[in-house]
Amino acid sequence: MSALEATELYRFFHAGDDEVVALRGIALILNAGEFTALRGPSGSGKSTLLACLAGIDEPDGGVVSVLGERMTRRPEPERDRLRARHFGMLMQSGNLFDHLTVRTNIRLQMEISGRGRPDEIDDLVRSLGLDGLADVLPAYLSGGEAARAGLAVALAAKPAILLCDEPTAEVDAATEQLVIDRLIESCRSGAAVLVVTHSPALAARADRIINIRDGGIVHD
Ligand SMILES: Nc1ncnc2c1ncn2[C@@H]1O[C@H](COP(=O)(O)OP(=O)(O)OP(=O)(O)O)[C@@H](O)[C@H]1O
Repeated sequence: MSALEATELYRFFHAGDDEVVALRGIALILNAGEFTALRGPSGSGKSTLLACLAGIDEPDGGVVSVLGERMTRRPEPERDRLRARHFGMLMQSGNLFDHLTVRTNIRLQMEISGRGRPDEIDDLVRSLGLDGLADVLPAYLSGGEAARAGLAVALAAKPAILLCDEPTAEVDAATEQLVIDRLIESCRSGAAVLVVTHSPALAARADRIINIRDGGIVHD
């Protein structure tokens, strides 16, 4: 079953007279239960694609539909509501509120989405190798720990669609396997998972690998 469908996505950015075509006609279907790795060189459009799929950014052309509902070209509050209901997101930054502990960040996500229970937080945090860090503020976390805490927030509401930008950057090999196992567990529970990654270990365990270059898919 398709969880997300994108048709012919285009996104242009302008800097003075220069135009950057960040996405040039990307069509994509993400299926429930499928673990997809998204690869591409720096500047190829990976983060822009994630932002457009999640309705954080609006594509200049094309349509994104989420579980049969159109996300594109709807007022921002409606897109926010769709995202809160269906998506878990790990972006490159800005995943945690700095003035809230990891536990409170996770609990807030549960409250916003109306799913997940506070008594699940300790297990979730442990499953990502963050034992003993539930009650600290983000400032006390290393880069890799902060990314995993952000992933805990993304996973908290058991989203139908999970989009992650480099979830295993800055971690050792053992922790990387822990994160990959947790992503696969989410897939096996029915989530459609799309992960931007440069990690061969992660790509090796994906059901599907999509390569993009210059804003277009070169291999799927
Ligand atoms: N807000 C913006 N304004 C202008 N140009 C932008 C903006 N966001 C992205 N771009 C440009 O769009 C292109 C795609 O950028 P994007 O960040 O999506 O690539 P990426 O593959 O995620 O790169 P990286 O791996 O380095 O994060 C790049 O040329 C980038 O400079």
